Amino acid sequence: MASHVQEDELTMSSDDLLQAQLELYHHCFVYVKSMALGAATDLRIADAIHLRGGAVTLSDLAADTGIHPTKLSHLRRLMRVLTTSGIFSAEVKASGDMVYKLTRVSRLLVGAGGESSRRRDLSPMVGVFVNPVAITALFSIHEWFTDEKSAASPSLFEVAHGCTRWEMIAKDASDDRVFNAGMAADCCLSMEILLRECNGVFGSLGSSLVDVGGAHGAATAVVAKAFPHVKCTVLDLPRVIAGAPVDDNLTFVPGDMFEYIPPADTVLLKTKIASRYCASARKPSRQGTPEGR
Ligand SMILES: C[S@@+](CC[C@H](N)C(=O)[O-])C[C@H]1O[C@@H](n2cnc3c(N)ncnc32)[C@H](O)[C@@H]1O
Repeated sequence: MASHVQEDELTMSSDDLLQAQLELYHHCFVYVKSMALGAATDLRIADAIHLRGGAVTLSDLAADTGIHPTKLSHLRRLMRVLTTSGIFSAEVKASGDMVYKLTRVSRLLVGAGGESSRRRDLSPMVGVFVNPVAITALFSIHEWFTDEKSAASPSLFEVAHGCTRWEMIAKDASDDRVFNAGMAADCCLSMEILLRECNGVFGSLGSSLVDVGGAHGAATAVVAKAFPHVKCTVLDLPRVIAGAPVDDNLTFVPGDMFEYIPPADTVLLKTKIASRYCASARKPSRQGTPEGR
């Protein structure tokens, strides 16, 4: 078997070898795309394009995003990565100037302007995904698979950081802010689609709903607005509830879902059934929730 592999390698043409090398390096540099996306989000490039009526030249973009004039050629390179990735599009005008425009992806990064674009702004979620804390955990994949000490660790995150994602958030106020803002942004968009496409499901909510692990209540607020007759409650850890905004339509309950779930006709569990929970989930010791939904 080994000798066959060696023979195959020897018979590869120079073109094949160079192509293979190129592909390998492409794979190595895939992260540049997400880093460029993170930079575009931090620089609010989508807002700059939107506020200029949907098309912007490189120099206008530099001016609007506060980029130093000496970095103009680097901004051009950043935009090249982002346009080849489909985040933005580029067009050459009759004057010869290049203008950059939004695509359907970058429309989800617009936070400036009216209420509807703000509701669909997923920039905070980019901050959750393209985040040193999340990315550094991936450097521990090998250790997680092979290291004896990691055998008992349910998550890669714990191997990398020595604590769970939630413990990390609890320790670090700025990580907490980034995470909750991301969750709220994701909720606004996904709940809009859910209400539009699955209205029938929401029609049978009953008269009360509890959003278990509902963070600051972004998803629940959408339900409460669409179905004002439903009494909506958000359960989350005390530390999270302490930072929740005041909302007259919602009742916030601090607590641990493994201990107690407030009674309600419907239980909403959104974005939290990770393997860790499945492994450790147990019946709440005080279950207030009636059977059903
Ligand atoms: C991935 S976030 C999802 C937030 C929200 N449901 C959403 O879809 O955007 C998971 C939430 O579960 C909460 N959580 C984690 N452990 C919990 C527990 N034991 N009891 C209640 N909430 C918990 C976290 O604080 C966090 O707000």
